[in-house]
Amino acid sequence: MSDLREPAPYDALLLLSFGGPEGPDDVVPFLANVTRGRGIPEERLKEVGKHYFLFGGVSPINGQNRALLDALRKDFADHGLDLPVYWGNRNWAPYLTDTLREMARDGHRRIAVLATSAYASYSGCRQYRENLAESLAVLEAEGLPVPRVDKLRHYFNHPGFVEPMVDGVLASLADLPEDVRTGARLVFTTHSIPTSAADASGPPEAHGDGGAYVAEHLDVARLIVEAVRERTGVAYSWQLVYQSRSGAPHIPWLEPDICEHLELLCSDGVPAVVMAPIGFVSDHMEVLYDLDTEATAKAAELGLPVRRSATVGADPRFAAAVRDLVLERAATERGLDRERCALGALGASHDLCPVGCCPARAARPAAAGADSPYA
Ligand SMILES: CC1=C(CCC(=O)O)c2cc3nc(cc4[nH]c(cc5[nH]c(cc1n2)c(C)c5CCC(=O)O)c(CCC(=O)O)c4C)C(CCC(=O)O)=C3C
Ligand SMILES: [Fe+2]
Repeated sequence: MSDLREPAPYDALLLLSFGGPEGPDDVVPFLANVTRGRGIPEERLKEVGKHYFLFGGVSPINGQNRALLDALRKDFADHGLDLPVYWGNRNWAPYLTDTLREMARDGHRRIAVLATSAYASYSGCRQYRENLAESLAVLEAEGLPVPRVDKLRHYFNHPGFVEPMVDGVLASLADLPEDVRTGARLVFTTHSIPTSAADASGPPEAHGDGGAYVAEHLDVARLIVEAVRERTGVAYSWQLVYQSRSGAPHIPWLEPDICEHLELLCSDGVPAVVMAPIGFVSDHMEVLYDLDTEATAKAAELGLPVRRSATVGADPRFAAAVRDLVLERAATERGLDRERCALGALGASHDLCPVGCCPARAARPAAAGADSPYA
């Protein structure tokens, strides 16, 4: 009898994240890691470095991942799920390769991977799969056993991801002065990416303009707006806008930018705005700088009341969602039929990225997909 609470075949969970600097001396080497081989203009790097120096050279992301690790371990222990949890990053210590080496040495052979990005896109999905392939190649070259890694599906529409954000938007609305509250605009934000990357995101030919990346964000925005309507009785007007654009100015990226959009809303007479950063799993530097610093200053200049709603972070409902995703995938791998929790119009995302999903500009090996060179 196969128990749906069993993690088998998985023997460990890996939290896979971006990484960030932990002090002023880390900032430049961190940015060099992030932009290795990608031709980000030096001007942009200097500017991004300044954002980190404003906060003492410390990105909030590592602390948030430590809090998420604690929340996951607590949730697993409270629910009798015996599955060790490890953490590795793309761009800073603890580095992914070091973590996978440690996991292999600890005897783990079948690893479930949770990336701290909820949506499809090259940066949020395939690039993590490329990082996994690079690290597995190092283990192979060192003569270590190469574990099998399975990346858990995109969780943008999992209730444990959406519901904490609904609460966040409700709290921000409640925090606005009463006279502007019901007229407020809900402005959902996510990381801008090149329009070419957005259009190609997700399985080939599955979506129109903007690809899976935009479609998934729109689905989450609609879910939040609908939940807010149920709870407040107000059908708020809303938009999806973008932030944190980089890259050369002549290359089109997703628009409008949040700051330009605030100007437009102000000139349209919108009395207040809630900015909801649904593209981010926790309060990354993009949230602290681009929204809480830059966009908030822009709103103050315009005399427009704004609030920024909470990201999911280490919310216990998100930790429970991760447990659900692990057990769902474990059951699937054991050949069992199991409910796949998902809200909205798009349904649960695929387990295994098909060939050509979220393509890179230059093809590189990627693990945990149909085109993986590893089992
Ligand atoms: C879609 C997306 C996510 C969300 C999905 C996910 O979470 O993975 C994300 C997350 C993050 N991006 C981050 C930081 C940076 N991203 C950069 C550059 C870029 N991001 C891009 C996209 C995304 N990025 C793109 C298309 C570029 C340009 C090309 C490239 O370089 O790929 C650069 C270089 C300088 C610059 O151009 O701004 C930095 C420093 C941090 C850490 C923040 C912290 O420290 O708290 C996090 C969580
Ligand atoms: Fe980024």
